[in-house]
Amino acid sequence: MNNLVFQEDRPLDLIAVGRLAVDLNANEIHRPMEETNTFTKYLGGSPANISVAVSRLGLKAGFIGRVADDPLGRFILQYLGDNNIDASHVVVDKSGAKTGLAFTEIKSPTDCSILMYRSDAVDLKLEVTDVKEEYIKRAKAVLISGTALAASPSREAVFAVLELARKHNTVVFFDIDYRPYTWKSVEETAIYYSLAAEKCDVIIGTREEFDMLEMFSNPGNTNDGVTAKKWFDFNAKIMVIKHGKKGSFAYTLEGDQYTGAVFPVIPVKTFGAGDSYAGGFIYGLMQGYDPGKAMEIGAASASIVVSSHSCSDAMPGIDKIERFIEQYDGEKAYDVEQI
Ligand SMILES: Nc1ncnc2c1ncn2[C@@H]1O[C@H](COP(=O)(O)OP(=O)(O)O)[C@@H](O)[C@H]1O
Ligand SMILES: O=C(O)C[C@@H](O)[C@H](O)C(=O)COP(=O)(O)O
Repeated sequence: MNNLVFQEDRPLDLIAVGRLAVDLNANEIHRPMEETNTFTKYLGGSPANISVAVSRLGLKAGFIGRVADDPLGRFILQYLGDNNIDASHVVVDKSGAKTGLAFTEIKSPTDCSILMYRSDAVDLKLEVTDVKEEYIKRAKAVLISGTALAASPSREAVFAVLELARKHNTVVFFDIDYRPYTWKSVEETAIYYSLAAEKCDVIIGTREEFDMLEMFSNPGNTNDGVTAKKWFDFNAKIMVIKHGKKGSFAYTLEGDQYTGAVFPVIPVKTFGAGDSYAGGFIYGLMQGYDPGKAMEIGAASASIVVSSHSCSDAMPGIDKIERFIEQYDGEKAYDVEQI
């Protein structure tokens, strides 16, 4: 049981909003980018990855976003279709803007970095008029990702989603997804993130992300309970604060606290943990599980994804997650093909 109320008669479970992009993950791992010659192309973008995660778990997902009018845009649309994600509200942008690219460098299991190509990124061209009230009304929940707040017109489009979701009792999940290089300043980031967070039902972020978010309201605070209370005074019902490999903690409006399970592994790469965790956690809450059980699903999904080469394509179904939890045998490298 949890404290979220989903409108059960709606055909869509979750509409993700924002970035549809491409990840180019180094094939020759454990070396610097300078020595990497080939990359594999995957669907990328945090909300895109989360939409794949929930779809693989059996939820009906949709998307509000923009793709470029080029082969990468067509690749993204094809991938969404192949993964049973409704792309009827993904607009093909004609402005000449480009698909955002994330080149990933996998130097070692713990030393990974992302080189982003995001000038004139098409995802930030999302318009308020791309957000249709009828569509929001058809979903039990929406997921917004903070990066979409980085620039206009995408920023206003996100606020339109928030207004319509609140009007129609569509539950709002907010994954903070703070990517500093997308923003002009940390002050600007904190202000827009806070304005959005005030309208959300469930907020998921790392301790560092909440430190940024609260730079004006709670400067210097590092206490998760104090953070949770701040957003409960607005609209939050569940707050999740993640601490990387150390796990995560959930707080509810009613005063319950949950310590999330963590299944430490020796990863192939570090990225993808946040998106798979969010997908598994949202799925769990939408099954009606308590936050502790939902966090366990998210954590196991994260362990599988960091043990894989991709983010989106590696998102596991529930059977694989359950087998992983059952077979988990301590911190080591896992061959996810064998699970
Ligand atoms: N090396 C790891 N092994 C196992 N689980 C991990 C590992 N790194 C992260 N996770 C899981 O993924 C969750 C989210 O990771 P975190 O690093 O906090 O997110 P983000 O990618 O957004 O920074 C963690 O709470 C944990 O359950
Ligand atoms: O969000 C992006 O544009 C890049 C992602 O596709 C990338 O795979 C990534 O960074 C995943 O983020 P995480 O799950 O927070 O590690």
